[in-house]
Amino acid sequence: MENVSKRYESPDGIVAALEGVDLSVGAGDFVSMVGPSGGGKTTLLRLIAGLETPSSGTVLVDGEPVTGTGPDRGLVFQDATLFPWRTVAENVRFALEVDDTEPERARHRVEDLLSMVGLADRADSYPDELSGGMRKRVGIARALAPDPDILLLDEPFSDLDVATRETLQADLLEIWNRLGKTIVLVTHTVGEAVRLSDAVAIVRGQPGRIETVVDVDVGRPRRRGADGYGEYVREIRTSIRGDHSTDGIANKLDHRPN
Ligand SMILES: Nc1ncnc2c1ncn2[C@@H]1O[C@H](COP(=O)(O)OP(=O)(O)OP(=O)(O)O)[C@@H](O)[C@H]1O
Repeated sequence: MENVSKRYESPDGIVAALEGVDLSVGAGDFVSMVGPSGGGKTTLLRLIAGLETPSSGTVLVDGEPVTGTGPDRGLVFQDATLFPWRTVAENVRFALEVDDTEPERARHRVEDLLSMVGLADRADSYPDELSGGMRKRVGIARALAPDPDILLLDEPFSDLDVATRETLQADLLEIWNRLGKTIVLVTHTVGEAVRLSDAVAIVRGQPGRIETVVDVDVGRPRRRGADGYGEYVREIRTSIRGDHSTDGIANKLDHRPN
């Protein structure tokens, strides 16, 4: 993203959601965005997805300006809205129907995706027969169906219990390792960002800016007690609050200018 600003027109006037955002995400990287509510994280994701156009500045994917949505970018929203009248397999297949994939290939692809997210035996279930965590898995499988290079996730695990959330986090890492996708995740949970990402972007202010990008230098797999893990979580929380400590990791933060 090069010097991207976004203003929305609303009945109450113009809302400046983002201002002067520069962000670079390397191919295959896992980057999270954290920050206070209303700071513009979802807007950032929607701009990359091509669901919104910047008011100024440029969003580039693989060097090409984004002009709309595309199969190179898969999106998972918080409420992974599935079609209730379609089975699990049919929900995943939907993403391929748009693409006009040949039926036999589509069937195999759906089977592969469902086994990857651990739902091979639920292909014929309907969404309301699934748990919340299972529905999220279907949402992820559906987003992966067109084999996008980039997976964009907007608080995908926020309404799940801790155990399910941790399982899905581990599964997402597994998918990332296996498929080598670039992942951009919006989350309210700093621990989740530190557990999963190569880098954590702190988005805050009104209008929102990327204040800091913290490279997470903790070996994988990461556990809560791992060296440095807790320090990153604490320092990022402090940064989100806007309290710029000069202690600890704050000194090591990678201050990339806007
Ligand atoms: N379609 C829209 N029309 C008008 N204003 C909008 C629209 N979408 C977002 N905004 C405003 O833009 C700002 C940023 O919103 P955004 O949803 O991107 O923030 P966020 O960081 O994702 O928030 P949260 O963490 O609460 O999801 C907010 O002030 C919001 O009210």
